[in-house]
Order: sequence, then C-alpha cells, then structure tokens
Amino acid sequence: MKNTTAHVKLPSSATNTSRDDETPFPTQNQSPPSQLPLARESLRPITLRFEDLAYTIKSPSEEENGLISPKPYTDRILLNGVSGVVRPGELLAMLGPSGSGKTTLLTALAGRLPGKISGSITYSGQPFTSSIKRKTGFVTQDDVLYQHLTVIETLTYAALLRLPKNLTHEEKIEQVELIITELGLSNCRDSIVGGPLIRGVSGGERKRVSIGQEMLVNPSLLLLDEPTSGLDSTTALRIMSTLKALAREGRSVVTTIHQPSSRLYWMFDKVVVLSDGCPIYSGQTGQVMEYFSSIGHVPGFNFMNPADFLLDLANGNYRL
Ligand SMILES: Nc1ncnc2c1ncn2[C@@H]1O[C@H](COP(=O)(O)OP(=O)(O)OP(=O)(O)O)[C@@H](O)[C@H]1O
Repeated sequence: MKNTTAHVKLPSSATNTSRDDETPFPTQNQSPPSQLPLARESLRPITLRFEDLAYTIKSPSEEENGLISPKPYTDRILLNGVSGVVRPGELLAMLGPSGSGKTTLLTALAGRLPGKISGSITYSGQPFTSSIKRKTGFVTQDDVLYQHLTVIETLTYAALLRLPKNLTHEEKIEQVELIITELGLSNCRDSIVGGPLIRGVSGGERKRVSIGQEMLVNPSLLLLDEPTSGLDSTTALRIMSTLKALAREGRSVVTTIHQPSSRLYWMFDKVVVLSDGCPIYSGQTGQVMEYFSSIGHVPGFNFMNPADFLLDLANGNYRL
C-alpha cells in the first residue's frame, strides 16, 4: 500500500538523530560473558551507522488520462535521507505504515539490496564485506523451514551446513543445544516444525526457530523483518524480550515492526520512523514525545501508545 496522504515532512535538520550517539550502551560483555560462544569464540561488536540513505528504482510508467506515457519507466523513490546508528547492546526498531520502506531499509543494512544506494552504510567504520556478512544474521519475514523436520533436526542441519569446518561435530551440536536453551525451545525440541498442511509448533516457536538458525553463527549484528507479525501480544513480548537479551549480550539488533503495543515499544532503545521512505524521526525511544511536542505535535489523549501516535504521524493524521 502506498500512502498518498500528505504527511509530516520534517527538514533533515529537524529530524532527531540520537543526541547521545557517542554514548555506548552498557552491555553484558562488560560483566558476565555471552551465553552463546560460537565454540568459545567471542562476539566482535559491530556499530552499524547509516547516513543519508537514498534508494530509487525504475518502475513501469502508468497511463495518464488513458494515454500511454512516453517514458516506459519512471523513477520511484523508496528511501530518502534515512540516517541512524545502532551500537552493540542496542535494540533499534523501524516503524512505519505498510509500504513505508522498512523492509527495503533492513535489506539495505543487510547488504542485500540490488542496485545503487546513495549515502553510506558502515559497520564499525568499514564497508560491507564478506567478513561482516559472516557476522550478520538476517531473519526474513517469510521464513522457509522444512515442515517435516523437528526443531532440533532443523537447527542441527543448519549447524552442519553453516558452521565453519574447523569445528568438530560435537562442537556444532553443542552450539545447537545452547541455542535451544537460550531461545526457550527445550519444550518443543522434538516437535515437527509443520506448515500450512501439517500442524507443527506454534507461531512464536516457529519464529524462534528462524531466529535460532541465524543465531547459530553467533552474529554480532542481527537484522529481523517483522519477527512478531501474526503473534499475540504475550508471545510478541516474549520474542522481543529474547531479542533484547541478545542485544544486551553485545549484539547490535535491528528489527522492523508493524504495530507494537506500548509494552513492546518501551523495550526499544532507538526507533526510526518512516513515512513514504522518508524518516520523520530517528533517535532514542524515550525522547520521541518530547521531540514531537517541541515541534507542535501532541497525542490526542493522555496515555496514548507512542507507537500509535508515531504511526498516525507517519500516515499524515496530524498536521502542524
Ligand atoms: N523491487 C521492487 N519493485 C517495485 N516496488 C518495490 C520493490 N521493492 C519495494 N517496492 C515498493 O517499495 C515500497 C516499500 O516496500 P517495503 O517492503 O520496504 O515496505 P514495508 O514498510 O516493509 O511494508 P510492509 O510493512 O507492508 O512489509 C512498497 O510500496 C513496495 O511495493
């Protein structure tokens, strides 16, 4: 869906980009070690920084007044001037209406967007390389899992395929066991994953299996597309608590999310709010309301879920 209503366009100078950008978030790495050592290998923290990202695609021209356009293709801007930073230990959420560009931005950050992206994306100051790719986990919206395999079989096959050859078979199995415990999958470890025609694990467990597949390689950067979609609010909260714990172990975690409850919203350290590919806010979660009230936008009633307020803004339901 494309948002056609006028929305709050903020000049880039007005867009809040974390005032305390340079303050590292306290992570558990400074005290207890990570629970998920990839065969005793420690995490290498990644600071993900994206600045002034813009992405345009060529899309087939539409007819105007019944006349075929002289140009077969027109430029369509999917991202425009998006900036942000996520540090080890932080959980950043991308919010916005359907079609606002969240998946496009996440795919860009995962180094998987085809074509040219202008602006810069750096990973601890470096461009995207195969070494960064190895340290990045990417959980897509539509996970592909074999419906006849059990949870433990799914993760074991993924471990045997993805973990480096220098690990022994026992070490790979050890890694699978750690993930099963870490992600709370012990109760369903021997249940089949299932699919549209075969009843298997629950939606929340299935999501955790998808996250587990990416956790196998002990990623320093974890990117997730709508990990809570289709889940009830309690299960969504449990998944987000898991992601927050993974972040606090020293990972940088970025997730897209559609309509978080206020309990979920307050779990994020930072948010990027997109409207038609443009950022209307990028910064600390706790400063959102203060920022918008400083430029004349206040929620219609007290105790409004800040995420609902942000989505209203992104949909153009508030004007100056
Ligand atoms: N390769 C493409 N070709 C044409 N249009 C595209 C392409 N990729 C994305 N789009 C369009 O770009 C816009 C942003 O898509 P994107 O999937 O990033 O949105 P989103 O915010 O993640 O939406 P949702 O919440 O519904 O998943 C949409 O209008 C989509 O149709």
